[in-house]
Amino acid sequence: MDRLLDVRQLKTAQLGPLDLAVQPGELVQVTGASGAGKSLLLRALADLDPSTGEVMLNGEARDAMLPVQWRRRVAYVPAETAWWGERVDEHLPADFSREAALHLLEQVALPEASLGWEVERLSSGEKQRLGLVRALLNRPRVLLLDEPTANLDLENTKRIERAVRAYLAEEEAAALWVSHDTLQRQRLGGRILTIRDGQLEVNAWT
Ligand SMILES: Nc1ncnc2c1ncn2[C@@H]1O[C@H](COP(=O)(O)OP(=O)(O)OP(=O)(O)O)[C@@H](O)[C@H]1O
Repeated sequence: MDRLLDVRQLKTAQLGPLDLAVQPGELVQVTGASGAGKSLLLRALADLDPSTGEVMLNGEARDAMLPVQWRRRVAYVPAETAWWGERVDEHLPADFSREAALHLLEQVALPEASLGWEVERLSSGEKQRLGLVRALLNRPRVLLLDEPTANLDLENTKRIERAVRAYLAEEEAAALWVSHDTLQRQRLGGRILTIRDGQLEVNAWT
């Protein structure tokens, strides 16, 4: 069985140790009560918080890569994306393909002109949709999505679900997706990880 992401004995002060394997193209849901450790798991996988254990991407060890290289491949997308420059396009990867950007913008129902919008004017839902576009333009192998539709209406939520599914299929990438929404969980289906008190309690197919 192919493993895109292979995690053994991942441990931080509040999390684990836990083991996990994710296949290419797979969308794995992450659930658990508030404070269970879902964000901590995604942050540890993205190497945003220090952790011990072995994390491999396509057989390459995290420890053999610079954190910046790892984070481009294993990308954490928080619900509240951070923006620092003035215009949206200042936040996109330097070598981004305009064609790819337009394709993604269309999928999340934003106009081409949004690339030139001032960050200050963005609504929380626009930030969330543009945050996903920004992340996908880096072509990550693993997407770590922390409530990626928390600020969105149902129509736009479904657009994001379709855009992520299309990306995973096209790129044979994988996603871990944190959601509190029961209906969304039914729509997404697949494997569900349940975190409780920093431990992996359930790792099962729906
Ligand atoms: N840097 C830190 N130091 C100590 N404790 C922390 C730190 N960051 C988070 N925690 C605690 O670890 C626990 C898990 O936090 P985490 O953000 O992963 O929860 P979560 O499952 O994502 O919750 P929610 O669904 O509310 O977003 C919480 O009790 C939180 O207060």
